[in-house]
Formats: sequence, C-alpha cells, structure tokens
Amino acid sequence: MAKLTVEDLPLEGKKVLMRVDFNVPIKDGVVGDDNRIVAALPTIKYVIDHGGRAILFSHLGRIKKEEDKPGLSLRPVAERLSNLLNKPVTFVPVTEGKQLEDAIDNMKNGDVLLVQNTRYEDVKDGEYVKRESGNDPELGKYWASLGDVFVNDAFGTAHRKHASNVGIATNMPGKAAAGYLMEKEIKFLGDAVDNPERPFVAILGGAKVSDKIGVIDNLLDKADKIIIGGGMAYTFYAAKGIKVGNSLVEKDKIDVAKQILDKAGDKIVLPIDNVVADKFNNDADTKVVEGDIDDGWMALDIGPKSVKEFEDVLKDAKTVVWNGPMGVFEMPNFAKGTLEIGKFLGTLTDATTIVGGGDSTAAVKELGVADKLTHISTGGGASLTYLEGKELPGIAAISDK
Ligand SMILES: Nc1ncnc2c1ncn2[C@@H]1O[C@H](COP(=O)(O)OP(=O)(O)O)[C@@H](O)[C@H]1O
Ligand SMILES: O=C(OP(=O)(O)O)[C@H](O)COP(=O)(O)O
Ligand SMILES: [Mg+2]
Repeated sequence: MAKLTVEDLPLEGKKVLMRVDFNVPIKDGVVGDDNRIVAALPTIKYVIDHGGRAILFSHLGRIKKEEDKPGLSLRPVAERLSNLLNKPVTFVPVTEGKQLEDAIDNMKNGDVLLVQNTRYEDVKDGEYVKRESGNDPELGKYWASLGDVFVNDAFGTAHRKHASNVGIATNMPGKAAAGYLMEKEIKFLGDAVDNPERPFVAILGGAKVSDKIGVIDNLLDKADKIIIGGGMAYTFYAAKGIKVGNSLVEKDKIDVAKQILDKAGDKIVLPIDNVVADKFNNDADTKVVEGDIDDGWMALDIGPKSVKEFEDVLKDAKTVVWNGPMGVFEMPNFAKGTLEIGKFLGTLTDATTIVGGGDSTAAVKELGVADKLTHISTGGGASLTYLEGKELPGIAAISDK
C-alpha cells in the first residue's frame, strides 16, 4: 500500500485519534448487527497493545435537527465495544469542549475512549450547519489538535469528505495512516473488481436512492448486467411511467433514472412483481402485484417472479457485487426477497460474491447466508464508489508512505 499504515506510526504513549465506522443498526437503544464494530477490533487492539491511547470517532445515522440527536447517541456502541474488547471504554457524550479535553488528558496508555457521534456537529442551536458533513475546516483542525497521530479505519465512510476523516487527516500531514480494515477492504475489492471475471453482475437496492443512483451511470461501463431492486427500483418505475403508489421514490431523480434507462439498453434489470403493503409496518395488509402499484399501497419487497428473474441473470455470473437490500428486511414479512437472493448467491460456488453495506451485511448475517459468500464488505456506498473507479476522499487524505 502506498499509504502509511498503523504499523508505520509511533504509538507508545501517544494520543491516537482513530476514525472508525460504527454506523450500526440501533433498535430501542441496543446495537443490532455489530459487524462494523467487530471489523474495527484488530486495529484498535493493535493500537492499545502498543501503548497507544485510542480516541475513537464515528458517525451514526444522519442528524438534521436537534430531535434526531437522542436516538443517535453512540453510548450503546461504547457498551458493545467494551464487551467485545473486554475492557472499559470511556464514552464522552459531547464532540468538543472541556469535558472531552479533560477526558483525553486523563487517559493512560492502552485506554480506549469513544467520542459522541460526530454528526452531532451537523446541528448547532437548532440549525442544520453541517460542520461535520460539510468538512468545516475549523472542526477538522480542532479534532486534529486533540491527538498526536491519526488512524483512519473507516472504510464504510471513505466515500465521504467529512471533517472527521478528511478534515483530521489533512490537519495531520505525515501522521495520518490507514488501519487494517481499510487495507483489507481495498486489497479485496481491488483483486475482485479491477479486472473482474465475467459475466460481472451488480445488484443495487436499499434506500439511499439519491446518494447511489449516480453510480449506476458509471457502472454501466463496468458491469454486464445491473439488477435493481429494493427501494432503488421504484424511481426507475416512475421513470418508465409505471405507477408507484406510495413506494419510496426520489422525485428529483426521475430524470436521472430516465437517462440511465436510455443509455442502458437491456443491461438494467428491474423487478417484475412486488410485495405491496397498505402501511409501513410488518402487520400491514399485503399482496403481490405485477407492474403498476395502486395509490394507498407501497412496495416493500420484490415478489417471487422478480426473484426468479434475478436468479436467471445471476446464474452464470462469475463476479457479483451486491449493495442494498431487496426489501425492508428488518420486518420479517418483507425479508423474503433479500433472503432468496442471498441464498441463491450462496449456491454460486464458482463465482466471487461480494456483499457490501451496513444494512446489506446485517441482512445476510441475520438471514444466515453470510458464510456462503466470498466477501462481506463493511462499505456500501464506499464499495460502489470504488467500483466506479473513483478516488475515495477518505483514503486519498491519508499520508503517503
Ligand atoms: N422497498 C423499500 N422501501 C423502503 N425501504 C427499503 C426498501 N427496500 C429496502 N429498503 C431499506 O433500505 C435500507 C438499506 O439501504 P442502504 O443504507 O442503502 O443499504 P446498505 O447499508 O446495505 O448500503 C434498509 O433499512 C431497508 O429497510
Ligand atoms: O452506512 C454507511 O453507508 P452504506 O449504508 O452505504 O453502507 C456509511 O456509514 C456512510 O453513511 P452515510 O451514507 O450516512 O454517509
Ligand atoms: Mg445503510
């Protein structure tokens, strides 16, 4: 790797700022799938075993208003991390100021501290100021001033140019290194997708439509087929003039979807049928419909014919990259499409099968199909951006060797 790694840094007695991606599912104040926390352990352990004082930064969810904050505190993550490390983790419920600075001053070699959700900085006094997400230069400088060196192990966030990854790194020239997870992810994705064995099929789903629809344009040049399911599909339905009812649609991306469809020819595969519900709830009334979705109904999973259609495209694939669940898998009644596609990928023993993303990974683990796949990546948007052949700002900002 042409970048500094954690093994290149002095650690003994140092205040080691670490960016990790602990953006994990939280329900009723408890961490659900902890894959992203587990994946960061090797680097955290290396730092503390070498006498470093680990000061961890992560975001959790998205904060646009003051009321978003309480449900997106990192406190439950600190508890899970403490259990996994089998040692105390000091949680600091603020992102700046004396309380944080004192807690850092009180650390001893080998201690671990977790700073509150970095996106608390996105809202100040009730205003959406995006200090973290807008990479406010003062914020990156301030956080950098709290430590001696910086280790970035947040692959899942590497496609973002935020204060807690790029901001800190650029304020610590020569002292910003990659962690083991970052190294591992780049190596694996590079080997698998820089010269993919073909046919190469991408599967896109999930809910971050406006974020991820743009990558499809570039993927058209790389992939042989692109399957679109989950919440991503219905903006494409709208673009084709198919009725979407109350399904997830990003209205201002319908034109983008149209352009993609015009360029794609038969490369893009959309669901034939869907499981529709009369409300966003596991106990909703449901039915399977082909094509048009009536008002009052929303598509929350792909239907059985879509599963067959997708399997038919996937059966000869030699490389598959999947980001984004095929439905709202968190609700058991809408998990089947994701489960079936996951199970089918598990049968493709001649193919390299990669699943990326916080939620997709949680889905394949929860549904019990993860161990049949070649690689589980902690990054969804990050692995897609890598796949597009674009530079990841979080990685670019790490010091060169
Ligand atoms: N049809 C749908 N309607 C609404 N949300 C959906 C639908 N299909 C999937 N989702 C949601 O997408 C979310 C995951 O999207 P995203 O964050 O883009 O994936 P990942 O974390 O794997 O990168 C899940 O919470 C899931 O419930
Ligand atoms: O969960 C994440 O990405 P993913 O949902 O694409 O896997 C990352 O933590 C980035 O989060 P963001 O998309 O809110 O910047
Ligand atoms: Mg996600």
